[in-house]
Amino acid sequence: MAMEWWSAIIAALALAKSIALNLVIARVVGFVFSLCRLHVFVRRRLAKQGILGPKPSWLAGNAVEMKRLVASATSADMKSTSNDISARLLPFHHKHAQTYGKRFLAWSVGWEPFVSISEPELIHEILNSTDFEKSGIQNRFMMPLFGRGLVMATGKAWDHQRRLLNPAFYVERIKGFLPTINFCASGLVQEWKGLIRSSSSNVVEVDVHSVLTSVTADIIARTSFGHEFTHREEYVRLERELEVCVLNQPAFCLIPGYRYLPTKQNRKLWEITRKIRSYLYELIDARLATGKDHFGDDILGLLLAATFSSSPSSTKKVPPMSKDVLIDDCKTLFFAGHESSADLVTWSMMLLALNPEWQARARSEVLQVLDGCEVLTSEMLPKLKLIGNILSETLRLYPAAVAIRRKAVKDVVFTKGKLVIPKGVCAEVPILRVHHDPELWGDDVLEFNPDRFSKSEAVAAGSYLPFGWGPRICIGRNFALAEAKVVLSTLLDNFEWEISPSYRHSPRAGVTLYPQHGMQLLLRQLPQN
Ligand code: HEM
Repeated sequence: MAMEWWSAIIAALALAKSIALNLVIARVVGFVFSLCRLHVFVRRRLAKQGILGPKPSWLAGNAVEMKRLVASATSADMKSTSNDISARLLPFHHKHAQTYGKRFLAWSVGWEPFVSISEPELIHEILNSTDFEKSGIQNRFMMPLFGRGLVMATGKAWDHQRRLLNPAFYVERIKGFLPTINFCASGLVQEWKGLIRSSSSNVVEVDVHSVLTSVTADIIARTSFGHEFTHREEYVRLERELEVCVLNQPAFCLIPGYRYLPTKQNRKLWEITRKIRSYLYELIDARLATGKDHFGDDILGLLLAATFSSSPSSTKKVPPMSKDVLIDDCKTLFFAGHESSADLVTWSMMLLALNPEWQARARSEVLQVLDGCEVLTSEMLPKLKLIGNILSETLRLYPAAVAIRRKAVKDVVFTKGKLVIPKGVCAEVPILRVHHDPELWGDDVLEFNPDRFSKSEAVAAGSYLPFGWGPRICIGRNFALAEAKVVLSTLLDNFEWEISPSYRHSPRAGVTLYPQHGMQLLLRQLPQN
């Protein structure tokens, strides 16, 4: 009897094994088949419209070539401090645009085709269209940084979060953040003056990128979570650690389910994420425990009021968001809100160091606007026109996002240019190439010339996109520009600077465009200070 049971169990196991094996084989065959169909279908449909591109491999697409070209282009520093960085940072585009023109087809991986488009009119349409959504492997890669926060959200979830977050970035709100920005900028000035005092000469070398990244992290942490956030320094440290972890993820983290495996790196990622979330939960619970309708004047306070307040307000018309999404949005704002701002001030300091006549002009505007006052007020900011143009020109030459992508949720027919992007294909906007295109900006495209922004007609729609465009334009752009104006002007008011001989010009595109080996400048305190 027992023998019969055993043979029945063994037979059942053998059957289960063969079913499982057949299922796996069927899945693999199905995947290969749909991959082949996708390649043939997409390539044929786009070729009919004159859109061609380099030959992809079925599984890896053009990923191997992209990786190889970037590795080779960035393997050494640039020979001079030139602004000609497009071929270095987007070498794949540089190479293939020469053969295939301003629209070409390529594949991030075998199942993700994208059409790279550098024509302003089409870009304008893509970024304004609701038929394209954020998605794709880049997003999946960045997931641990942003969770389901605004940067990653799509469809109704995005619309809901955007409406709740928008009021935190109204101009009136940003004015309220100025004292915090001034406080952090003054702290930086004191720190650098201290360094100069303790040096034997009146000059010190500082890696301004690393310091500015800490300062902008401090500003966003204070404006988002308030001055009383006792874990601020630890929080900033953890977020930076999380970024390093995410950037070092292996390519196979994109395989569904990989993130749940207890690998060494995944466990580290889980641990950091758990700590970050616990700090935010603690902060939120402490605010909620006050039991009031007013939860503070910082960004978190506003979001809590919109979510939990019992008093009627305009944002009450928007349904509240869950605590988990709220936490993801806090993480998102912190992360999106400091790296690119630090890069902006860093690159503008470099450009002013390389162009001392512009530095002198900028300083003279700051002194004139300050007119003896110690700090900038909200009324002074619009008067800093040249500083505004310097920041715009910096963002043109060194945009934080070198390229952005959207995926077509259905076949998208363009009114201009007679183009149809098939459903599931991404449209990619190589912002850096558009910003460096002489056909759009003239022969002096690579020169630092802030005056090009003094004429209002200088910028044609779709040719200047440092903050993206359309409904998903950067929510923090006014905040970032106010912050950069204050920090840069405060530094101009106190120091003059030049490039240090130890600086190595090596721009690199990670999550943002940053100087790979830091930005070493020689700082000198101005005589009147
Ligand atoms: C110089 C500074 C900044 C630059 C150059 C910049 C650039 C950008 C760009 C290009 C996008 C669009 C991405 C896309 O379309 O795929 C974006 C989106 C976003 N940015 Fe910024 N950003 C800056 C500062 C900030 C700040 C200070 C914050 C917050 C405090 C912020 C929060 C966001 C968020 C939440 C989004 C997603 C918006 C959405 O999808 O609705 N950014 N940013």
